[in-house]
Order: sequence, then structure tokens, then C-alpha cells
Amino acid sequence: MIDIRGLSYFVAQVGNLGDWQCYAEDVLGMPTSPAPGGALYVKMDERPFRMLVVEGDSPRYLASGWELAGEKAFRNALAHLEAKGVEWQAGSAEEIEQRGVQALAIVVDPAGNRHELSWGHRSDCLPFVSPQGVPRFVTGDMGLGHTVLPAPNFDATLAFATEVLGFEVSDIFNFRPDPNGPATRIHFLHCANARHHSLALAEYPVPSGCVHVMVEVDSMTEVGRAHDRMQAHGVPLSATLGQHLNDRMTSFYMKTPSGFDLEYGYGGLQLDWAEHSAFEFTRVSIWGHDFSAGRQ
Ligand SMILES: Cc1ccc(O)c(O)c1CC[C@@H]1C(=O)CC[C@]2(C)C(=O)CC[C@@H]12
Ligand SMILES: [Fe+2]
Repeated sequence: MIDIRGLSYFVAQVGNLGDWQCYAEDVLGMPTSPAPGGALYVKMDERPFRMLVVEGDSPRYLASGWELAGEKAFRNALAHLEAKGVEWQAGSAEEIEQRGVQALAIVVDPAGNRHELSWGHRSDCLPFVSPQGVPRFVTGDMGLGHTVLPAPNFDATLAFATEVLGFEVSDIFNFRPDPNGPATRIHFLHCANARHHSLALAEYPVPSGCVHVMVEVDSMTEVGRAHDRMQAHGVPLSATLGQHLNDRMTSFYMKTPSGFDLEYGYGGLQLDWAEHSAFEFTRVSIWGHDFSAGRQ
């Protein structure tokens, strides 16, 4: 089984890197720096980057970077892919250099989502200094946050996430936009860390390649301050402030320059998986989270 430690980074594409630079620095409160290959690094902690933004025609999400503990875990992962008959591609020298990892293997799931497995991130361990005075993002052992990916062919993609990548189901939501209509499944999945979910799969197609990425701050004040910056910069809101039922995260959602959403939250549950039982929850939120805000 592949032993994923957490969401190490993600890769996004945009027409103009300047858009992401302003968004990261002015709205998210994250410093940026030039990355190899003319790309952009967005920093969230002591690592050089947690978001990698590359220039390209269409705004979209390109890949999720999953962290393995070390070389042995990486070798075991490759053996597991071979055993499962899953095709994988070695990252190019340029990709390895740009991501700053020791080794990189790329797999594409049945929904077409690109997953990058790596070990040994390179770091100068320079302190995180936010251009907006955000004290810190909750990362470390728990990865940068969570990513929610499209999975229209749900069963095959879920099987890939659990049986190939080794994620386990935290809980399940059967979303009914029309209460009498069919359910759209969303499964929340964890890996080897305490974060409630590092990956979720949603049973519908998403042109940008991602439903949303979640980043977490360590106080409600910082969620409110980010909300102010979103408004000040005219960034479109996708869902109003609210608190999720399953992971108790208090958050709001807004657009990124790459066309997918970003959830900015505080207070997500940290779980001991030995004590947890997976369950099905029937309400998106305990309060708030009006997603009709994004459809206006
Ligand atoms: C339900 C839920 C629990 C925890 C989360 O971190 C989380 O993002 C969600 C919301 C999932 C989902 C979404 O992201 C896209 C828009 C969706 C489908 C809705 O309109 C309701 C649930 C939403
Ligand atoms: Fe989320």
C-alpha cells in the first residue's frame, strides 16, 4: 500500500503569473518568489513553496503533489503501482528540479486527475513571513490542506484513491441539489496524518480540474481578515462563511485566478484514526456556507 503523508503541494496554471502573485500576496497573505522554469512559488510555511503556479493558455489545476516519507516508501509505492498494473511516469529532470524533490512519479486516475508522488522535499527552512501579517498557516505534518477533485466516474476513481493511492474514507456526503433528484456523491478521504481529509472526490466534472483547495489558519480573526482582503480586491465569493458538519471547519470560499475555488478556514478537526468510525452526514454545514453566492 502507498503510505501518503499529506498534500505536499499543488500545481496550478494561469495565463498571467502576475494575477496569482497579487492574489497570493494581497488576498491569501502568502509571499511568492520566482521558481525554476519561469514559474511562481507561493510560500505557506518554512518550505520554499506549497503552491506551484505555471504559465499556460487555460486557467486550471494541473496536479496534486503527495508526500511520501522517504526513499523506501517511494520504492514501495512504485512496487505497489507495478503490482496493481497502474501505469506511472517518472518526472522529468526539469519537473524534479522545479518541485525540489529527490524523486517524482506521476500517475493519472480514472477521472484524469494527475497525482505526483515524491519524497525528500528540498528546503532552506526560511521562516514564513506574510506580506499581510498572517501569523501562520496550519501545515506541517498535516500537509498544506485539502484538495477536492472531480470524479464523474466515481466508483473507478474512488477505487483508485483507496486501493492504489491508499487513502481511507473519513466520511460520506450524498449531495442532493434537488431534494427529490439523484444524489451526487462526495467522499472525504484521509491519509497518514490527523487532518480530517486531505482529498475529497466529487461525482461531477469540473472544467478547471479542481473543485477547491482548502488552506487553514490558526485563528478566526485571520479568516475574517482574509475575508476583508477578498472584498477589498474584488475577488468573487463562492460560498459565504459557515461551519462544516463533518470536519467542523469554519470557512468561506472564493475564486482563484486558475478558475477553481479556495476555501480559507479555521478550526478543522484533527482525528485519531484508531478511534474514528466513518459515517454519512446529511447536511453540508452546521450553519452558513451559502454556495448560491458563487452562482450569482
Ligand atoms: C460538505 C463539505 C465538508 C467539508 C469540506 O471541507 C467541504 O469543502 C465541503 C463542501 C463540499 C462541496 C464543494 O466543495 C462544492 C460545492 C458543494 C457540492 C455544494 O454545493 C455543497 C457541498 C459542496
Ligand atoms: Fe473543503
